[in-house]
Amino acid sequence: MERTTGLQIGLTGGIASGKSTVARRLTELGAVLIDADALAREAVAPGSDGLAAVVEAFGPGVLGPDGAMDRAAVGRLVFADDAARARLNGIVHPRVRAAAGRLQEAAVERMGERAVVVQDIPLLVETGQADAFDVVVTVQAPRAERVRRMVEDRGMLATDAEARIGAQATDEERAAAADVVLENSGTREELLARVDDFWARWVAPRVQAAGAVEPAPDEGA
Ligand SMILES: CC(C)(COP(=O)(O)OP(=O)(O)OC[C@H]1O[C@@H](n2cnc3c(N)ncnc32)[C@H](O)[C@@H]1O)[C@@H](O)C(=O)NCCC(=O)NCCS
Ligand SMILES: Nc1ncnc2c1ncn2[C@@H]1O[C@H](COP(=O)(O)OP(=O)(O)OP(=O)(O)O)[C@@H](O)[C@H]1O
Repeated sequence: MERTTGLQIGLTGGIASGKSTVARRLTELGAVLIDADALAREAVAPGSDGLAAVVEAFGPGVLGPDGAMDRAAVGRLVFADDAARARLNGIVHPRVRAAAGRLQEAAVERMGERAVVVQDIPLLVETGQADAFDVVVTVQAPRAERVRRMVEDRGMLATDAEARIGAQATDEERAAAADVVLENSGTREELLARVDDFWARWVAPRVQAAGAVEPAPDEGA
């Protein structure tokens, strides 16, 4: 029998484009969410071998007084230095992928062929993972608006916001690798309506088809 995988959706987009907003709506519609940013934090949690590897690579200066990774300090370091960023990615990304794989399998074990699993991965395209998904969705918002959100809502310096954007693929590169582009240049409500439309066109038919092939409870009795 062919291995059950459910429907695997890869969700990406540049920093502050609206990915989490899309992801939240998809969970309201019934998807299970795997959040790569959250897994990246777990990968370097206090006491983890990931954090030990970061300290070995960058020295104890990347630890805060509480023994946790000083994320602001590491951010300043890696977004100003491509080689340092590649080293950090080399430590964190394999751990994130392994954890995401385990969560994906657990969701499918729980829910079977009808599982709809969304992986929110900011660097999905940069890390060449598009082929691992049944559907790849990218969210796009104007660059100036994304910088404004990072500066006004998150207190970042404009230069730091630009550095993060510069460390990522362009909208064009993401769109080329994606099956679906969700435009987020209008209101939040407009974005949510686009998510609902995506679900109706791409997801609901697959979920219904998966349900239809399941044997009825009394079949074979
Ligand atoms: C550099 C770190 C310490 C900065 O932490 P901070 O709390 O300031 O940011 P946070 O983790 O919340 O990330 C916010 C956003 O920054 C962008 N970003 C983070 N890391 C990277 C990276 N290596 N390359 C490009 N963009 C990145 C993503 O859009 C992400 O959504 C942290 O982002 C990190 O450990 N990055 C390496 C792992 C990684 O690639 N994570 C992102 C996808 S798994
Ligand atoms: N259409 C919109 N209008 C106004 N605000 C929006 C819109 N879309 C998203 N936002 C806001 O912009 C910010 C970034 O959105 P969100 O957190 O969904 O993006 P993200 O791509 O997940 O960000 P990150 O890459 O940093 O995790 C949030 O504060 C969100 O509420």
